[in-house]
Amino acid sequence: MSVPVVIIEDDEVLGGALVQRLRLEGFAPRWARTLAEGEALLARGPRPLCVLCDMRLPDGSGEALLLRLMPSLGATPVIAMTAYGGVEQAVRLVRAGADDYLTKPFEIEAVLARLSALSPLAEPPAPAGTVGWQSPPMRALENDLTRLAPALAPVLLLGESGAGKEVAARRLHAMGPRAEAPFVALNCAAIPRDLLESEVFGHERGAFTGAAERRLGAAERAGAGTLLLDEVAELEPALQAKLLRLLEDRRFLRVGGAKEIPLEARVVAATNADLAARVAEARFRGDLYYRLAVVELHVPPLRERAEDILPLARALLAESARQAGRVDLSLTPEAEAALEAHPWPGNVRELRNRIERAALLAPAAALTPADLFPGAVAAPAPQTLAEARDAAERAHIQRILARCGGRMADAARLLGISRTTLWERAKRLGLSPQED
Ligand SMILES: Nc1ncnc2c1ncn2[C@@H]1O[C@H](COP(=O)(O)OP(=O)(O)OP(=O)(O)O)[C@@H](O)[C@H]1O
Repeated sequence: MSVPVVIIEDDEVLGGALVQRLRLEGFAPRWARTLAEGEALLARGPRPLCVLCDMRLPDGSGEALLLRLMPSLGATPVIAMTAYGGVEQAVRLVRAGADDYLTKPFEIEAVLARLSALSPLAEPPAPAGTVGWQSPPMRALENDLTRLAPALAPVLLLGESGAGKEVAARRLHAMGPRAEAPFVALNCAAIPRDLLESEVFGHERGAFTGAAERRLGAAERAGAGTLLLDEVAELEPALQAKLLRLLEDRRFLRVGGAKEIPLEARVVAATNADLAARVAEARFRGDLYYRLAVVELHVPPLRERAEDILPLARALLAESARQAGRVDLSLTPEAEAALEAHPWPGNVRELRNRIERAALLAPAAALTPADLFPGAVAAPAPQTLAEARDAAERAHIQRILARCGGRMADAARLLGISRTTLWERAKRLGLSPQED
């Protein structure tokens, strides 16, 4: 399956070369030449594996775009492409939330190395526990899920992006009789249209060009478990019709197949769109909506569940601290107040993102508001170029080490240096590298 990557770059030569090469490597590059185009691409979805963003574009600065989009980009990594000598800008960008940067001119191999380093970083599966579900609306949701867990009826989960719809679906799964069976989540917006049918239903060998082997789809892989159809509002009409048939008959055919296969899984759908309004506008089939929405549950946005913010923040910090190898991290009272005051447009995903970044980049163990909301405070005290370069290097090495679970040999390979050089560099920068 091709993974989408968004490129925001006005240079025709570099943009064209990136598109060509990424396509060859099996990605699905989507190219915007201006900030406005980039913003529109990202708003339309599907959510990309990564955003590659030039910093100087005809209609403004990529840095401003990143700062604006970061909350809604959630865990989607961003790689900034900066002009030669832009180290200070790179430091600012990493502080502001970019995951990495490339200084032009760079080799396309460097992009590919970054992409392969980023892939395992894809958002971890949502937990099925209920940390941060103490607020009244979340306790009500937990009650509803408990009552519904034994049933087979579809459930439609509504709520803003990042609010925890997948977490709720996993909770429903974990509490019911199908807990031991698979939980399979399919993001309907992230899969290219022409592949979606085979992703859901599977395909037989030779069903279409490229179908070299039989492949089971999500409906079959879910077995007697749960099939979560995320971002279900994005399904195109033809697939809406097929999904309706699946729910009505509880049987399906693999693409190119002749044998009917029974659907054993429970179907749960999730969307951040107003599905009823889409039905009214004739953009979503009414009959499918009523099938999916036998039970409709709302996952409230984080700003409506203020009691949950700190318990979530502490749990996410403990997890990020472990991953970053900085187990002494804590939140200052000012940081806690800032977390409680923030409106959280990107919901729990934004919280996770801010905490993960702070855990990697914060200079001291007690996190301050500036560590969590770098864009919101005055620019950091001026640094010399050498200090700026060291800070960027330190942050980058920490990130890569965290990604590699602290394994020096793997990190050195991704960084393109020898293990010894990495060891020495990490020591010089005040990190405490562990022997593999
Ligand atoms: N209670 C929680 N405890 C820990 N992490 C959580 C919790 N709720 C949400 N998250 C994290 O927040 C992120 C977003 O959650 P989730 O994917 O469930 O949201 P969503 O509403 O399905 O988002 P989208 O509509 O964008 O798919 C995930 O990284 C998830 O792990």
